[in-house]
Amino acid sequence: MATVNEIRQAQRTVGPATVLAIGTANPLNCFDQSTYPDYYFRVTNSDDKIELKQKFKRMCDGSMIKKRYSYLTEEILKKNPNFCEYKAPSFDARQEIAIVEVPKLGKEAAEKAINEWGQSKSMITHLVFCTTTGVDIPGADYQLTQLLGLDLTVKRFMMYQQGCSGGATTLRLAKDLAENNKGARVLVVCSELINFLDFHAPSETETEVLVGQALFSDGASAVIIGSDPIPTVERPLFELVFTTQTLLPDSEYEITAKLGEAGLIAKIHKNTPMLISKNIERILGEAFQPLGISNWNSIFWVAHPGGRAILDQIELNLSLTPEKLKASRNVLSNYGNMASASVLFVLDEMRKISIEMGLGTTGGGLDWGVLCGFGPGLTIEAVVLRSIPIST
Ligand SMILES: CC(=O)CC(=O)SCCNC(=O)CCNC(=O)[C@H](O)C(C)(C)COP(=O)(O)OP(=O)(O)OC[C@H]1O[C@@H](n2cnc3c(N)ncnc32)[C@H](O)[C@@H]1OP(=O)(O)O
Repeated sequence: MATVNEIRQAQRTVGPATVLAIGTANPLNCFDQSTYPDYYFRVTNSDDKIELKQKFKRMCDGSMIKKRYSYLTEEILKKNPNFCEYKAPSFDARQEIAIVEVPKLGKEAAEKAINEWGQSKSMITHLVFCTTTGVDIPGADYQLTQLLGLDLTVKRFMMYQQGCSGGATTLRLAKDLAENNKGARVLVVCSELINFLDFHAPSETETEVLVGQALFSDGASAVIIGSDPIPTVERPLFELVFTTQTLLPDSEYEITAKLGEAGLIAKIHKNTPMLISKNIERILGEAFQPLGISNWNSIFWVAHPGGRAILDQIELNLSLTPEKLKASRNVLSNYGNMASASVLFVLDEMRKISIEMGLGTTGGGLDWGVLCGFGPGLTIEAVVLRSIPIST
């Protein structure tokens, strides 16, 4: 008879969790950021708010975003005039769309990840689904299981309302699942229609609401996580070595997103970039201490592209060279802020840049890196990554 200790040992893997594949997806509707203020004020019948429009234009101009994606089209807005008011009742109509479209967009990203992985989806043992876009019972995890035709014994975890740090939280959970369940293959899906759910007319009194209108975008990302990859069959992209989550004190009102009759009302306060950048060095110091790393230019960076000011402040406070946040800035520029889905887009961008530039490892030629999530709380998530050599 096996001892409890032997059973425990048999459940654990030898190596760390690895990222085995990445997939991303966006709705078809794409907005040019330079013309968005004209579009946004026109469709919300707010062209008379001339000063507010100028302020919004300054936000969009300063965002360093070129384009963003949205499920919303003018046709949908015409059918749902309350979406174009500020705080008009619209929850039911938004919810009806979100419960169908969030899993659907997640499926698109998941299928791309599964294709890259190249294995049968019957090998998926766990599903982690993350969204800030709506709630439902049974949840988006259930819907995706049905849409993908996953095995009915797949072990599901539904993470609602985590905000932008959720992408990193899913990796923390998936690492524990993969390393403590030998043979586990975890499908992680972050699907966000945050531009859609948080779309409202501009408010002259609550200008923090404008930040989300200028930055948020719709998108989904998916990864497959597993330990001890099957040699020559599975091709890992990154190892997940260590994870940490920290709440910043006295910051609960910095990022809020209230879900109610009017949909999601996200408010982002001006101190957010300063608070994140002020605290990040301490968190990184603790995470990298066992590796003896304290030079933040010696690692590769996969940071949530929450907004240009967040990336600028981190770069400034840690004296990072400009290329360090290139992957984050590329994603911000080409997609905007897709909440929890964003950081996995950055991970994808990191390995793509590395391959395109022939940099030797998936981490831009470096061995060690960090993936950071920033979200309500304020919450900072950090995942210590190890890159994989790129074979030529
Ligand atoms: C949802 C989640 O869970 C997690 C998230 O990722 S939340 C998103 C986190 N993102 C942020 O915190 C955004 C950080 N901010 C930025 O990137 C930039 O400030 C920005 C793109 C919004 C604007 O760009 P900028 O070049 O810095 O312009 P800046 O001059 O500071 O701001 C333009 C105007 O917007 C106003 N503004 C900027 N941030 C504001 C805020 N949070 N609330 C209200 N107004 C704001 C400024 O006061 C300014 O107004 P005036 O021109 O009338 O004085």
